[in-house]
Amino acid sequence: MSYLFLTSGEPAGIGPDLCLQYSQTERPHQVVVLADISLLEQRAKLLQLNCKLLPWVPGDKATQLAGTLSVFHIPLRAPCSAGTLDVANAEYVLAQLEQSVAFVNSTRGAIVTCPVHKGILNDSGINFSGHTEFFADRAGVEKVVMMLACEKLRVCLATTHLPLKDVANAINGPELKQTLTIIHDSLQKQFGIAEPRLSVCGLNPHAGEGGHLGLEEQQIIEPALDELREAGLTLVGPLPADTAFTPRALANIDAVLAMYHDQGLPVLKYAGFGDAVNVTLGLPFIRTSVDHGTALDIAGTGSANCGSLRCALNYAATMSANSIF
Ligand SMILES: NC(=O)c1ccc[n+]([C@@H]2O[C@H](COP(=O)([O-])OP(=O)(O)OC[C@H]3O[C@@H](n4cnc5c(N)ncnc54)[C@H](O)[C@@H]3O)[C@@H](O)[C@H]2O)c1
Ligand SMILES: N[C@H](C(=O)O)[C@H](O)COP(=O)(O)O
Repeated sequence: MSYLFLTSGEPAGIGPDLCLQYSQTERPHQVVVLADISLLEQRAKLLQLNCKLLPWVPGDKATQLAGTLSVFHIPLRAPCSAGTLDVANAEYVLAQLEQSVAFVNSTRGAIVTCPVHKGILNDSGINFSGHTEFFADRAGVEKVVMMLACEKLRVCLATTHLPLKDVANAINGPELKQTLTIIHDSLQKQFGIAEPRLSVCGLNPHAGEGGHLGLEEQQIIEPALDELREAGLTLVGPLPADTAFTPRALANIDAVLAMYHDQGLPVLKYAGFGDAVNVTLGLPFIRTSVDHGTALDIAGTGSANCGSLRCALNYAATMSANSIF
């Protein structure tokens, strides 16, 4: 069995709470949490959770017993209180991510991430747009795709963490073709879908209304889809995004490609927040994550819902077992 390396993320957020909540039940996976052990001890006290924290070193079996957690200790850079960000701990957050990559490169395993706070990382001087971009960079992969999935729906993004004003300029034929090819290949190799059917949203209202509301559909998206259709991919679109997520439009569709973050993710989070998973497609290793952020407003209160973390861990384990790289 391989390991699931679980980064605990922003120490002031709900990541540490979720790791501790997860520790309360027996689990089918060998999970190793990357975190500061004393931070977890303090948070466990705050949450009134009993958890035996077991220092883990490479080669050890990770505990699967309720009330215990295997932890690879990474020291905090400054004391942390739940809900209060501190730039001094940005390096601590980054160290978890770097270490998780080192572990998946040296052992069999997958990475599962708890949320980080992009703002505080950037405030500290670290240029960080998201885990997706970070892992692509560390893996030396030019292109990856962010996919969020819940029971009803899979949504992929053509652009990820970009200001809205920059989105139109970032949509181009070569990258759209790469993105759709990655989605198609990943659904085949990692999700066992023999002939994936993908739908693609337009960028503009009404998919450009025949060119009267924008030309990106006619000039960029349609030609890219036509080329890929000739290569054998099954693609529907470009569809007006406002009706691309209706039950009828989604019938027989395996994944929807949205052109930008807030075109696709609000729909997915409406359909499945709390039980959805964020998967990075196109990496040479498996990486999944929760569907939510650091939730500083509820860190340390005990009200964080651990459902998405459970789904992310289960997804990573299933993908590890089934993937053909
Ligand atoms: N995977 C990630 O690393 C990730 C994902 C999304 C957002 N973020 C980051 O998180 C930070 C905060 O983002 P935000 O405020 O937009 O979104 P958020 O998801 O942190 O919070 C939105 C709302 O949902 C609630 N919420 C979130 N997760 C919850 C859970 N597990 N249980 C119960 N309630 C929950 C919060 O309390 C809040 O009211 C930002 O810096 C953002 O970049 C990180
Ligand atoms: N776009 C994601 C979301 O809204 O859930 C989130 O920011 C996390 O992205 P990364 O996995 O790239 O950090």
